[in-house]
Amino acid sequence: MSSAMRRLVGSALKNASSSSFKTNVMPRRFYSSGGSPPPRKVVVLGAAGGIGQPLALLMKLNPLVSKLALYDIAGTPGVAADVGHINSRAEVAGYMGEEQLGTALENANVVIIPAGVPRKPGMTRDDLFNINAGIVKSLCSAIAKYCPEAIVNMISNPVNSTVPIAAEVFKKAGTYNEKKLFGVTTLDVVRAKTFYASKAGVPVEEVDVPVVGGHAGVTILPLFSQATPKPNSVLSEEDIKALTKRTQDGGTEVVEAKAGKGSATLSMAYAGAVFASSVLKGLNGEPNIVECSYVQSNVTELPFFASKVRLGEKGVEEVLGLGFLSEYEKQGLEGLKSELKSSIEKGIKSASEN
Ligand SMILES: NC(=O)C1=CN([C@@H]2O[C@H](COP(=O)(O)OP(=O)(O)OC[C@H]3O[C@@H](n4cnc5c(N)ncnc54)[C@H](O)[C@@H]3O)[C@@H](O)[C@H]2O)C=CC1
Ligand SMILES: O=C([O-])CC(=O)C(=O)O
Repeated sequence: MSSAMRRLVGSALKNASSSSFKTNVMPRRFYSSGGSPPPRKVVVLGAAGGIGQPLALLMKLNPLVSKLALYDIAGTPGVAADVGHINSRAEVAGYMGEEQLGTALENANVVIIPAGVPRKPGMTRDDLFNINAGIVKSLCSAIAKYCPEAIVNMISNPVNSTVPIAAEVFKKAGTYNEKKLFGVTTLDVVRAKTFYASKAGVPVEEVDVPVVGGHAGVTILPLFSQATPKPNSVLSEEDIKALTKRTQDGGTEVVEAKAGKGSATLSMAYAGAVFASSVLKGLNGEPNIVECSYVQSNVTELPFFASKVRLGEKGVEEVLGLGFLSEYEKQGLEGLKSELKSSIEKGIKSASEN
């Protein structure tokens, strides 16, 4: 890849993060170690999958990554050899099968988990629970053993339950740190920005829209009343309802369009790379890095909730509040709580059963 192409992708990632898109990447003088960002190892679990492969590509292009470990139950040597030929900073290694999982995870700073089965048309994310809960449990047990200090970005669905499952596994292992566990909801933000920009007639690269709640159906609550820049002419209530519905159904729109061949992979890889990049910036001490994420939270009475989060050197620096909500959004918030609560409880119960 030419350096021009790398610059293009790098600047797309830089410009795209949800709330921090206006924050420039730190100049090299920011880093005390002679101008280079510190070494950071990123691990992708499920790296040979539909999300894993393009995510591996995007992480290989990220100059904040010095080591990239690609793990899957099969197929990772090929992905690692392929991605590893790109002339960017990260050293790439592929790991395959359970016996190599420990080595893949050792010394990790950030572990990204897109391992598990995707939806087919007619399924809900919760229909993936049984199989993906088992996968997430075993991977999180290995994280607790081999890299208990790492930050974990959970992509595997149903995120509303897999994050509480991960928390329980870490609690049992005595390694739980609520500042280091994130459910990746960035794709909801990416979609909300895209749909809003098109309806409001504003430049998409300037748009900021928080999305709160969770990551399934009505639990996805975009706060268009807080969207910036403001539209040229005020959006009607019907417009806001349609934008909200499209954001909530964004995953299903892709599942149906793929007609049995899986769910969002490319946009998810992009969203996962944007979020991981922000986590790395936070770890490196860059100020004012804010992303929406599903984390342990006191914002509502629910123990896990997605909202804006300030990222820092220890992971979550501050879980930010909801800010102003329109009447419609207040109703949406009340309406999502029972489903989110039961998804959280289902995750906790399942983790405590084994
Ligand atoms: N959080 C979000 O916004 C989104 C989440 N997803 C979820 O991401 C997950 C992955 O989706 P795709 O990549 O499309 O699926 P995929 O089937 O293409 O890839 C999944 C990969 O996980 C691997 N895998 C299975 N068990 C594993 C284990 N024990 N250890 C390591 N790897 C394992 C498989 O071998 C496969 O390569 C699904 O659960 C999907 O619902 C998808 C889109 C958006
Ligand atoms: O809809 C799905 O199953 C995958 C997903 O989470 C998304 O695309 O938001």
